[in-house]
Amino acid sequence: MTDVPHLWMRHETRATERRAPIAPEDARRIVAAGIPLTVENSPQRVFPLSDYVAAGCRPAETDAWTGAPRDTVVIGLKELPAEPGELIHRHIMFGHAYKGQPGGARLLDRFGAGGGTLLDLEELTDAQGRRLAAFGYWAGYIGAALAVLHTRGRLPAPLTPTTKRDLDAALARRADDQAFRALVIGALGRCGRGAGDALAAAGADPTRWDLPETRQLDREALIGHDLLVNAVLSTVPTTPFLTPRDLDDPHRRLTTVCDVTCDVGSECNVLPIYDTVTDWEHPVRRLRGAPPLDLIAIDNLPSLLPEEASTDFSAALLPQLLGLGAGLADPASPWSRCADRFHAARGAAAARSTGAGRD
Ligand SMILES: NC(=O)c1ccc[n+]([C@@H]2O[C@H](COP(=O)([O-])OP(=O)(O)OC[C@H]3O[C@@H](n4cnc5c(N)ncnc54)[C@H](O)[C@@H]3O)[C@@H](O)[C@H]2O)c1
Repeated sequence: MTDVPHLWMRHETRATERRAPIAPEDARRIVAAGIPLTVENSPQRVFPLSDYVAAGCRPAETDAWTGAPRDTVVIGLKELPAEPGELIHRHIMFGHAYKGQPGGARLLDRFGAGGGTLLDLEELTDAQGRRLAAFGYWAGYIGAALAVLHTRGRLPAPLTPTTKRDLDAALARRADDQAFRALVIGALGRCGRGAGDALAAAGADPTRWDLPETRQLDREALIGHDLLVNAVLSTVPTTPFLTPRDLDDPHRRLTTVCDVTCDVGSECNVLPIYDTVTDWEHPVRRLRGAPPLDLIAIDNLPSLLPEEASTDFSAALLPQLLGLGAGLADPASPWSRCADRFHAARGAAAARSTGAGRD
């Protein structure tokens, strides 16, 4: 018989983060399976604490996880607060700590100092390496929707979280809306499918490209569209889809680019036409004047549809959470792969700092 861990869903530190990794209905299933689940009070979370309490969860104060028993598994989505410096628990979250991201080394050091473990949700994969829970579909949906609304001259700024119902109402084609040609690249992926569905909701029938269509890239065809949604997952350096020179091509029809991928600064970036992402406050940046070329590159898109994004993510994560106790004890499970990845990253970081001390 394996130990049943005590799960603890924490408040999200970032004030605009309204998503939750566990939705109330799934919390109910977790509790019914005999897994104790504590849920912190969190003023901005899209689901009220009372829904979790009604589902049988134990309520706790905001950030009380820091005082939880050492064997508690703390679950959240994004960054932890800066304190405590020593992390003693197992944390399920997106750590963004393994690819040299800013703050990544510090986070690993905090785990090293406290003896805790990062179980990174990005590393929670099946045996083929496919992510088991991801937010991609809704990222693509809202990204494409923003691009359409911008093209139609009715994108509000600053952006605020919304619901699919309200978004679809805004997307519905009006009598005076011009037709436009849209292209989704990475169309077969999670983000790409979401983008395709949003474009369909807007009354467009997008061109859909995935790996076969970009092998011999037809840039003329690409810039012959009015609107581009880039939704590829690129893990190796690839020939860019667009360069600054393409933006100056006199045949360019393209006026709106939504880069859902947001690989800015990475050597895998397929859209090296800009150097900083945009945000909710200023969602659009003009890259060229005549004809205009406007960029939307927001790296926290799913937070704009917090309820839909959380509900889908939670449903995908639920089976893994129900199997957490057994998974942590099974060296071949997704959870053990997450732990192995963490220990490898910690080992490499420790070796680097020892090496740095010697030089
Ligand atoms: N901006 C945001 O808020 C946000 C949110 C979630 C995900 N993302 C990012 O979006 C990207 C896509 O995520 P996903 O979950 O949809 O991935 P995914 O693996 O589900 O899909 C990626 C798709 O891209 C295709 N692809 C890869 N290289 C390509 C190429 N050179 N040409 C054409 N197609 C190519 C793949 O075949 C696949 O169909 C990732 O980089 C992810 O980090 C961004």
